[in-house]
Amino acid sequence: MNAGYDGPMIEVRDLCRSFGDTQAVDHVSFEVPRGSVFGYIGPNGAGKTTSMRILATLELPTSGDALVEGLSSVNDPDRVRGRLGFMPDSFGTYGDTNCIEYLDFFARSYGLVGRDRTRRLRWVMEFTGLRPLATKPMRGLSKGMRQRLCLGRALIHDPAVLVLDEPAAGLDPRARIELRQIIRALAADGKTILISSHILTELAEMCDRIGIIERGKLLATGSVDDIRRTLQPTRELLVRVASDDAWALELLRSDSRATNVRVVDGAIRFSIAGDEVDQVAILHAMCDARIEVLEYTPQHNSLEDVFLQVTKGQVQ
Ligand SMILES: Nc1ncnc2c1ncn2[C@@H]1O[C@H](COP(=O)(O)OP(=O)(O)OP(=O)(O)O)[C@@H](O)[C@H]1O
Repeated sequence: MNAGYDGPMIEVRDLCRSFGDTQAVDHVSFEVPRGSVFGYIGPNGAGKTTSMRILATLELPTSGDALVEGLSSVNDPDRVRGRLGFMPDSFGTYGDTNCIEYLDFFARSYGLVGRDRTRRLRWVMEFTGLRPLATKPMRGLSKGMRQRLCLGRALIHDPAVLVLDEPAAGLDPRARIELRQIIRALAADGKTILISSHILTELAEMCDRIGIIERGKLLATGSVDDIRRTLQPTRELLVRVASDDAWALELLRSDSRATNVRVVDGAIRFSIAGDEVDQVAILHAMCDARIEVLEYTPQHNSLEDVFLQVTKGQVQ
């Protein structure tokens, strides 16, 4: 712990990195508070890996900085490494090495000795569910188990911050759910987590906030709901009534709060610019008029729609 530090655990400050003419990371800034999960979402080539590698001290920025617990990954890389665990999107396997040997190697590299090392190894094997596979050679591991081993490696020195580059890629649905549970358990334990994916739906449920990046630029940050609200300033509502909907249609069309009143697939749809108070007031008005309302539901953009609205599908 960085004594007395109470700022964000991850701070990316006006970060830029170019490779020749390619601006891989273009003035990106965001913060991640302690104990929270930030999802970094973007298509191929968006700049996720490059920014994560800079945070993990494996790459230098062209300008700007990336800080872990207030320490600069550019000026203070050794102290940053002690506080950060990095899970790359691909990692080398050492065919005959077994899981416990692999983790023990990294534990020693981080300077863990004696009982501390044994205790830590035991905890990581238990937490990642790798204990039954302790002596299995790495070449025999399934994709899901390899991902767990790689996460175990990132956790071995008990870092406060985890940077996970596409950990869910290639996992089956069960392994994805288990990964989500692992990530939430780590956050509940106070770890701060930056996790990337191409797919918003994959991360939405496990992240407190997300950032959408494309062509090196951060296009939107906030909770999924915040971003959805920004993109969809009017509310869309769906109404189903038990009897003839002519009366409901007439009532809604005469209500100045409701616009774009129409029938779609047998249900009435309309928009309101106001908030929940207007939404409730319109429902009251229908009930007062003795309209038998069977269903009254706000319609949200799907997460795919949100992602498509923010990004433009450009690659570099
Ligand atoms: N070492 C490098 N040399 C040249 N160009 C690079 C290098 N590393 C990354 N790039 C380029 O920088 C851009 C961003 O790449 P990056 O790997 O950070 O994106 P990403 O969002 O992680 O993509 P993916 O999801 O495909 O892994 C791409 O155009 C990539 O080709």
